[in-house]
Amino acid sequence: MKQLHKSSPTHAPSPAHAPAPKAAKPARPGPRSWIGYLLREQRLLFVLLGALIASTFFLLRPYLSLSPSSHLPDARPLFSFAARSGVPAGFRPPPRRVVVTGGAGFVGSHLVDRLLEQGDSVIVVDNFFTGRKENVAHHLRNPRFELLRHDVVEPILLEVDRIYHLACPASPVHYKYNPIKTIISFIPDLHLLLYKTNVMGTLNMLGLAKRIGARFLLTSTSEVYGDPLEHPQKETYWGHVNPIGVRSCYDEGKRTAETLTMDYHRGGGVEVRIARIFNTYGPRMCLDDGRVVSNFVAQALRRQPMTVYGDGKQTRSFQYVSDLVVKETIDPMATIEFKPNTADDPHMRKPDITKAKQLLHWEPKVSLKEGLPLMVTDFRQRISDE
Ligand SMILES: O=C(O)[C@H]1O[C@H](OP(=O)(O)OP(=O)(O)OC[C@H]2O[C@@H](n3ccc(=O)[nH]c3=O)[C@H](O)[C@@H]2O)[C@H](O)[C@@H](O)[C@@H]1O
Repeated sequence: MKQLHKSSPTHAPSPAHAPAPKAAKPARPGPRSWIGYLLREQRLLFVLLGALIASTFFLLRPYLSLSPSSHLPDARPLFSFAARSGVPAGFRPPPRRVVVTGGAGFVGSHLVDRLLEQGDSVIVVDNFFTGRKENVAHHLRNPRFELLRHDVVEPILLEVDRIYHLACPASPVHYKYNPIKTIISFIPDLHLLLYKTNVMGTLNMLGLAKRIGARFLLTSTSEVYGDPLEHPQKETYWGHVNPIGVRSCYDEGKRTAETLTMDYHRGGGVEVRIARIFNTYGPRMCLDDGRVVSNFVAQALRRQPMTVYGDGKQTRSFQYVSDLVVKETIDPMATIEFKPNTADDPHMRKPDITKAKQLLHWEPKVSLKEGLPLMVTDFRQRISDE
C-alpha cells in the first residue's frame, strides 16, 4: 500500500518533452514550514501573548461586568435573601393586591405585616371567630390595607393577584369545642344548608382564584399526617389519620382542602401552593388558645400550674425543651399538673425539611430560646391588661 502513494522518479518527463515552464506555485506549507513560520520574527511570542490575554479576559469577565447584579461568579450564592424566600438579594417584588383570609388571626396578622412591609395592598377577610381586630389595628390607617368581616363559607368577589387562604380555627381547643364549626357551618338564612369551613371556604376561594386568575396558597397543617407512623415526616408521607376521631374534623377537613387545591390546579389550571404548617408559637396567639406553648406561657404568667396532658412524652417540632425554657423564662417556681390526654393526640411530630432547604432555601432561624421571650413579653402585657 505504501508503494501506491510513492511517486516514481522514472516517470518524470525528460527536459526535451517538458512543457513551457509555468509560473511557480508557492509550495503549500507543511508542518515543518508552519513551525518555521512561527519561529521567525518572534511570531510565537505574539501568539502566546494573545492566548494569555484572551484567557485572562475570560477568567476575569464575571468580575469586570458593569452590571452590579452580575458581578458574582457562579460558585457564590446568588440568592442571599433566598434563605427565606428564594427571591434574589436586592430584588423587591412588584406591589401586588393580596387577600388574606384569616388575616386577623395569629399567623395571618404576621403575614399581613410582612406583605404591607413589602409594598403590597392587602385585604383581610376574617369572621373574627378566632381572629382579633387588635392583631391588625396598627394597619387601619394604612391606605393599602382593608379589613372585611366576612365568613369564607360564603362566596366573595374581589379583584386580587394573590389569595392566601388561612381562615380556619387551628387549635384543638377551638375545633374540639366547636367541631361542627370547623368542618360544617350552619347558615341560618339558607335554612338548614350546611357549609363546611374547610371544604366550602376553600372551594369558594379556589373558585375566586380560578375566576380572576389569582395565585392561591392554602395553609394546611402537620395534622394531615395524623398520628404519624413515619418519623420525621416527609412531604411524600400520606399520613395516619383516624377518620372518625375527635380530631378528624380538622385533619380530614384540611386533607380535603388539599385535595380540592390540587384538583383546581390539575383541572382548572389554577396556580397553587400548599404549606403544611407545624406547631407555631409567638406573639398574638390567643391567650386561651389551648395549644401547649400558649397554655404554658399564660399559665406561668398567671401563676397557675402548667398542664401536661398524658404522660408528657409526646413530641413536637419544638420538643419538650419548651417546658424547661418556659419555667426558666417566667417562673422557676412554676408547678406542673398532669391531666389525661385527648384521643388521637399525635405521639410524635417533626418535619423533614430537607426538600424545603434544597428547593426553597428555607430553614427556621429563630430558636425557641430567642422566640419565646418575644411571646412572653406580648402575653405579659395582655394578661396585665385583663
Ligand atoms: O400549633 C400548631 O401548629 C398545631 O397545633 C395543634 O396541634 P397539636 O400538636 O395538638 O398542638 P398542641 O395543642 O399545642 O399540643 C401539643 C402537645 O402538647 C400537649 N399539651 C397541650 C396543651 C397543654 O396545656 N398541655 C399539653 O401537654 C398536647 O396533648 C400535645 O401532645 C393543631 O391541631 C394544629 O393544627 C396546629 O398546626
